[in-house]
Amino acid sequence: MSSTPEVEFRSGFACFVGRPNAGKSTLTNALVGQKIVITSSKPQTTRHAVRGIVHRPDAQLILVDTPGLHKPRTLLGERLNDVVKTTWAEVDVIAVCLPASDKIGPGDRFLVGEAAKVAKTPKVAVATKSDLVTPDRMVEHLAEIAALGESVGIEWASVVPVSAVDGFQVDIVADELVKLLPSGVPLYPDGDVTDEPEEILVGELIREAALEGVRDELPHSIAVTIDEMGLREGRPEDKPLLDIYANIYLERDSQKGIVIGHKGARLREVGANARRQIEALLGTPVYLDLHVKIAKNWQTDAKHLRKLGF
Ligand SMILES: Nc1nc2c(ncn2[C@@H]2O[C@H](COP(=O)(O)OP(=O)(O)OP(=O)(O)O)[C@@H](O)[C@H]2O)c(=O)[nH]1
Repeated sequence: MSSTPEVEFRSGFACFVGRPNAGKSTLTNALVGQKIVITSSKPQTTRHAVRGIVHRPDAQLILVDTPGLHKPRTLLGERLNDVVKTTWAEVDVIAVCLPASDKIGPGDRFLVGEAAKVAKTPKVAVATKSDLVTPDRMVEHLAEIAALGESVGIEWASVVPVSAVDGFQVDIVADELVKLLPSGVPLYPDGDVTDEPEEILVGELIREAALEGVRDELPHSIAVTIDEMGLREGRPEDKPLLDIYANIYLERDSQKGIVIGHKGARLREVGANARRQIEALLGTPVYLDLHVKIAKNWQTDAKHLRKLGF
């Protein structure tokens, strides 16, 4: 018999966990090869469990991007933590992201301790942002990761240094995760990169644009809703235009000025940036209508949270 042995196809779910800013969203995008999750230098940017889908000849790897787990201080914080825990219990492998550029701290220890409680799920440690450190620092970081695992009773299935920014070892991360998936058939059609509805992605791109350049507590106060989204009627087929009506919600009147800017200059810039990103994502020219509204203290108000989709 000279036939080559069939490679077993694997499919399943993995999630990245890590403290805010650990590089989870950037790594998700790098693995999927397309921007599907917004990233920013503000901690706690990610609020939805977005799935990215990695298609390979031997596997389909579905990535679930979760918010950073942290000690909750608001109702929003509690909801976010619930999302994280539910996700952990459902996936085939948990990948813990620990940025090499930072010392392992109490935040990481808390998180890894929580992950250890999901005992049955295999865990991979990913040493993110390798481009920011020297090889010596990376060696030290890897030793810290090993010690961290031991201290909470996690046996890492593997430990992989990666840089999502320059692409270093991104495919190795995929290999290590794929190894831990069950054998199975593809779960999504070829070519799909996410199952997140377009409206959610569009809302996230607007939120990302609005986050650009704002500081302090304001980032956490920004939420975006899409009121209406649809192709404008009566346009020639080769010149479609997608109308999008969206609201940016803030918690306080005093925040309005920051987001809108002098004579609306900043809001126009936010709109222009978001529109460019949306057009790149959807491949259609976009008319974007943006309004800024106040939902008083929405992070701690159950009714507002529901309305804003949490
Ligand atoms: N130099 C470098 N920077 C990175 C890398 N990965 C992520 N970053 C930066 O780190 C910041 C946070 O990255 P994110 O991917 O948004 O982090 P996250 O873990 O998803 O953050 P949350 O959404 O807050 O949980 C951004 O400014 C990224 O550009 C990397 O490999 N190298």
